[in-house]
Amino acid sequence: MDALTIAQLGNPILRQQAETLTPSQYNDYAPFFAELEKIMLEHNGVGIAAPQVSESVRAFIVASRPNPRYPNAPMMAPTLMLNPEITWQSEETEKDWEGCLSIPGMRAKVSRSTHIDVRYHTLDGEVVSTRMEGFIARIFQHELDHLNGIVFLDRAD
Ligand SMILES: O=C(NO)N[C@@H](Cc1ccccc1)C(=O)O
Ligand SMILES: [Zn+2]
Repeated sequence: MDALTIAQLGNPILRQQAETLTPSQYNDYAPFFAELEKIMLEHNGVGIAAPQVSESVRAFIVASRPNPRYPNAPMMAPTLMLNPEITWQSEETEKDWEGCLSIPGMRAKVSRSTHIDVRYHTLDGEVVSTRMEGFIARIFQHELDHLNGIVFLDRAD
C-alpha cells in the first residue's frame, strides 16, 4: 500500500455516503486501518475517518489526547470504530471549536449533542455499545458526519 494522503475539501470523496463494511472485510482492511492511525498521528489528529484518505467505507478512529492542536483534549486509547452509529443523542447541545485535517487552517464553533449513546464493531467483530460525552462525543459526531458526506463547516454557526 503506498502512503496515504488526506483528501482536502473540494475532493468529491468527502461528499459521498460511505459504504458499510461486511465482517468478512474487517481483516482485509486491517493493514489499511494501521496506516489510517499512522497518518492521523502524523498530523496530530484526535480523530480521522476513512473517506478522508479516499477510502469510502464506514470506519473511523477516535483518539482524543492532549496535543499541540487540542491541549485540553481528554486522554483516551485510540479506538477504531467500524460501522459506527449513534443510537441516542441528548437534546442538550453545546458549541465548541472544531478543526478538520481535510480543511487545514480553519476552526469554527459547532453545536453538538453533549451526550450520545453509540454502537460500533471492533476489528475482531465485537459489538460495543457505550455512552460518550463532551469532547470525545464531539469527535465521534464529527467523524460520523464524514461517513455521510458532511464536514464541520456545514454545521458552523
Ligand atoms: O479531521 C479530523 N477528523 O475528521 N480530525 C479532527 C478531529 C476533531 C473533531 C472534532 C473536534 C476537534 C477535532 C482534528 O482536528 O484532529
Ligand atoms: Zn474531519
